[in-house]
Amino acid sequence: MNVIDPRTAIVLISAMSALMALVLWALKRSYPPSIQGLGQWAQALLIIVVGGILAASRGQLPEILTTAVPNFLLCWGVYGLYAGTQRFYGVRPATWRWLAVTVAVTLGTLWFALGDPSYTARLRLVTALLAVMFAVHAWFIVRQGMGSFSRWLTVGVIVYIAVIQLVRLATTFFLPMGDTILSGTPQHVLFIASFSVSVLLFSVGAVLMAGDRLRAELELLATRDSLTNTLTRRYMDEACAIELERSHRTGQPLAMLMLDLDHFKTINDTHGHQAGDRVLVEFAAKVQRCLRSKDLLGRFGGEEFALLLPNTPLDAALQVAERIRAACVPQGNEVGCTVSIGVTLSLPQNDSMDKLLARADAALYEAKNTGRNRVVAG
Ligand SMILES: Nc1nc2c(ncn2[C@@H]2O[C@H](COP(=O)(O)OP(=O)(O)OP(=O)(O)O)[C@@H](O)[C@H]2O)c(=O)[nH]1
Repeated sequence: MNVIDPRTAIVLISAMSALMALVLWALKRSYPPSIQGLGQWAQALLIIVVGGILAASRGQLPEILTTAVPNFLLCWGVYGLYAGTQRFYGVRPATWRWLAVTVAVTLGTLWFALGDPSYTARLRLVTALLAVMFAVHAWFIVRQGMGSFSRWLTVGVIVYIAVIQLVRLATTFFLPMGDTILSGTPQHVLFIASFSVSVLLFSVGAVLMAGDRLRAELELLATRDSLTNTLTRRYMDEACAIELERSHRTGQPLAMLMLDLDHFKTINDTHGHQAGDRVLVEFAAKVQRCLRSKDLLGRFGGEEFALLLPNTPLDAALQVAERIRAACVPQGNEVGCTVSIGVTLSLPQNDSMDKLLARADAALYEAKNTGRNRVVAG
């Protein structure tokens, strides 16, 4: 007895895929354009939907529309899911190569539909291609790096459906296949059920992956200055509070440096705002090259930066400041400006971020007033 009528099951999967396509499409419209792939995933699901509906219409439409065409659409839709994932990771899909393979397999199914009719041969061709596509897709995501639940879920689902294809392919050699997917044999029912669960879980995985990406982008926006890629003032405030607390607890010194480019306004006035931006980017890169990985560089205003050096005594902080100052002196015809730096150290007790900043600012003010391009401790 069949517990699932295959035709009904295919219509149900199609309806579910269409709904998931709608969800992905809605996300595409509401998420920033930097999150790619959502539109391709939605399109791919819709292609699978059309293929499913045509396959379920066997007997009511011309033979070719219910065999070769749905086979093509199913394979092309499954490829589209992979292309969407590639776009999501910023990789350009090799569409023409896969189109050629899919067309070749479709022509094969056409031959085994009209020339030398064999449902088993058609099934072998399509399942082999689908298994390869799913395997390549899963391997592609693994290569991008795992590390989040959404990726594990997505890869798990794709591997599962790839294995189902292989099982289905293997069964063609020792189980009766019937003469159509609608024949209701157990392996067809298993395939239809597995495919429907996989479409649902893949879509959930894709939605979660896009959500993870959005969260990462928002986090980056909140913590990184978009021009110089240094930390934001807000992040530095929080980091400074944590480092001060650690310094008071462990007794290890915390150094704070305030850095301000000298006569930066003249760069803008002489060479234009874009040249000024490039100077800021280059300055941040030069400073980063003088730092350890645990040091924190943040942009506090236009051409004013703050630097936190955990576990650093005054003489070492002055050496770092001097190294930065020397690295920033423009060479030859280089468009750039020197930097003035105020350095201060956390006090063993009762220090606060405001007091630390005030001392570093006062030292910077002195550096500016005594001729610029210098380091002053305060
Ligand atoms: N290109 C560029 N300019 C900026 C940016 N943010 C602020 N500025 C400019 O930086 C300049 C800062 O000028 P001032 O505060 O007079 O400082 P300065 O010319 O460096 O002079 P001193 O600090 O006294 O040596 C202003 O002209 C701002 O418009 C930015 O993101 N890009």
